[in-house]
Amino acid sequence: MAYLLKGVSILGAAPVDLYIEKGVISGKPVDGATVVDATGLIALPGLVDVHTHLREPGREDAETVETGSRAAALGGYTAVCAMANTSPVADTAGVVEQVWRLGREAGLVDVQPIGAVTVGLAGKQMAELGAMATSAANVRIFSDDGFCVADPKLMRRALEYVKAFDGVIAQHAEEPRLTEGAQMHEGEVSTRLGLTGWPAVAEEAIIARDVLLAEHVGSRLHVCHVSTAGSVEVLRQAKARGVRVTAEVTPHHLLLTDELAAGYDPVFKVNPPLRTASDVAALRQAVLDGVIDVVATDHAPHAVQDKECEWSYARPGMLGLETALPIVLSVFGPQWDLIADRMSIAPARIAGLDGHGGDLTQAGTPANLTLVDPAASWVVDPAGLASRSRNTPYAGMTLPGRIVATFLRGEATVLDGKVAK
Ligand SMILES: NC(=O)N[C@@H](CC(=O)O)C(=O)O
Ligand SMILES: [Zn+2]
Ligand SMILES: [Zn+2]
Repeated sequence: MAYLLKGVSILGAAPVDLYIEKGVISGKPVDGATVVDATGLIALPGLVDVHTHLREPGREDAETVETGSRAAALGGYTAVCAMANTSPVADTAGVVEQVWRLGREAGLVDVQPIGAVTVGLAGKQMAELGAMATSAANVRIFSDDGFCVADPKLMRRALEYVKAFDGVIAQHAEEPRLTEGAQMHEGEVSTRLGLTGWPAVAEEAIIARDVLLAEHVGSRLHVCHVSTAGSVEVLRQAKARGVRVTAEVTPHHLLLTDELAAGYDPVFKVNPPLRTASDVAALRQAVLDGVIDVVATDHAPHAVQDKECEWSYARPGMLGLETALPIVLSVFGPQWDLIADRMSIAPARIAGLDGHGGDLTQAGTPANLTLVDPAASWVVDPAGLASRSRNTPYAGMTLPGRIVATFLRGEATVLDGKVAK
């Protein structure tokens, strides 16, 4: 199907008529194109999430590739990288190909599987990284996310191994010996609440070690969900030295603080934990500076019984796909070039997803894009989300920015704010 996005503003520029045909941006008008009134709408390259938990296989009660894909498309995403902490773990060619195939069948976003670094995420033995890389899933990012690759020798070997095919190790930076029993950020609030703390240094120590390892080996390191001001400083120095390191921050770490734990509502329990207001300020500045390359959701759906229980028993993690862009918009305002870079262009580059994060002003660019109404606001209703889970920390909040439409290779996956297929 051909489309005419009438009066659309590409990244905030003057309105134009944008034609889409045969999966790409057309350089000229197309007869018979379906007209989408895009007056007042901003076109962004389709968002790319380098950190999504889709829970399939194994926890289809919390999310499936299909429901997660719907949430992603509604959030403006055209590609998501699916984390490996499924059950069974995505540590073989068979499992990553299964996830990849389920993504193709759902057909709403490109689902790019991430492979585990170690067998069963156990941190003992390297998984078959090569077999996953050469599989149909074409895995380039490897991560034990949920767990840290804590053994420095194993981390070194993994970094060396992926160098051959320009892969990247995405590290969940958490020194496990420093976070035993941890429930929230270690600081004033944890002391007041009597909850065991997760100190900032548990993250910073691993990032410092890993940038040195990546430098030594000359490989690519990606740091997941950076959450502290100290981590930003370690990354800033490493980047200044030319270390091949990239980093992500989540929308929730850009907005929320550890004070929210005071109500003991486990919807605010997450790894790494919500930190302090000064950490939030440093993370925002790092996104502006480019020390942090991308905003990634760490979309972590959890079933009701795993979240609506006592704080200490609740699983960590929160939903992100359907609220990421509105949160980023509320934090940074309409800085569309910044938003496009941190949420589409840079993540597509890190994940090696050609065809995503393209230049919408160029004829021939694959038509992976999303249309946002920056003037519309909406109230987050957990029951109204497409995710199978309900654990959003933004329930009841009024957020700016509505995703009106999303296109994947020229086909509408979302129209009028609803899934189009
Ligand atoms: N972020 C979380 O708190 N939880 C994630 C795992 C992770 O990202 O470490 C999950 O899989 O639920
Ligand atoms: Zn993690
Ligand atoms: Zn995660």
